Amino acid sequence: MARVLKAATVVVASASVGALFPRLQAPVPVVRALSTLQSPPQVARAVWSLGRLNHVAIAVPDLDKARAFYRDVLGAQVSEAVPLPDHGVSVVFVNLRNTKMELLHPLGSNSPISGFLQKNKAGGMHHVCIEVDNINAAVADLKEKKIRSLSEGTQIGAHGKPVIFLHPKDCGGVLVELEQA
Ligand SMILES: C[C@@H](C(=O)O)C(=O)SCCNC(=O)CCNC(=O)[C@H](O)C(C)(C)COP(=O)(O)OP(=O)(O)OC[C@H]1O[C@@H](n2cnc3c(N)ncnc32)[C@H](O)[C@@H]1OP(=O)(O)O
Repeated sequence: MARVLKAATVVVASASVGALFPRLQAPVPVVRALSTLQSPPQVARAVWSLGRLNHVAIAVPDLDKARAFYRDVLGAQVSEAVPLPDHGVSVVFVNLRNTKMELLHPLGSNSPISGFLQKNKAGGMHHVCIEVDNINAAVADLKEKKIRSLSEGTQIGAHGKPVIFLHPKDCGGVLVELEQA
């Protein structure tokens, strides 16, 4: 009888410990899974990473008309048109709460967006610009991954910071601009 009581006490005691410290009851595979999650990553750490969406750019056939649409119809805050001869475009910035839009129109005879507007006469989404924390590391890394850049190195973009464009054929059909945050 004394032996039966002692065994019952051990069972009750271990059940209470389990209730107080449920992790002590975790089966071995779960403990192993947790320790795997906590171990250091096996792949090399990236030396750069994507940040926020900086802007979405729209190529437009008529800059004044597009500016008036965003300002007067949609009620957005818009800039004056800014000529950027180094990029072959004139730009109107449309400020949104969480990002910007850029309305692009060709400037000069050799604009990089002329071909796009010839194919898309009504205009359309031209590129997305995503910030990166280390653009030089991004350029080197993407070159190694065989993603084509559209210039030898970075250029100074519309916001006075280094930028680089990646070929749309290597980015799922979307022209991607990376900008140093
Ligand atoms: C101020 C600055 C800033 O924000 O900081 C800016 O925005 S400057 C914004 C303007 N600057 C840039 O865009 C610089 C980078 N862009 C470029 O170098 C050029 O625009 C290219 C992307 C290479 C396209 O040049 P272009 O149209 O003359 O060449 P292409 O007709 O041979 O085009 C090659 C293929 O890419 C496609 N393609 C052309 N432009 C595209 C676009 N924006 N989005 C997606 N696909 C595009 C064409 O349809 C074609 O496909 P198929 O072969 O299937 O027909």
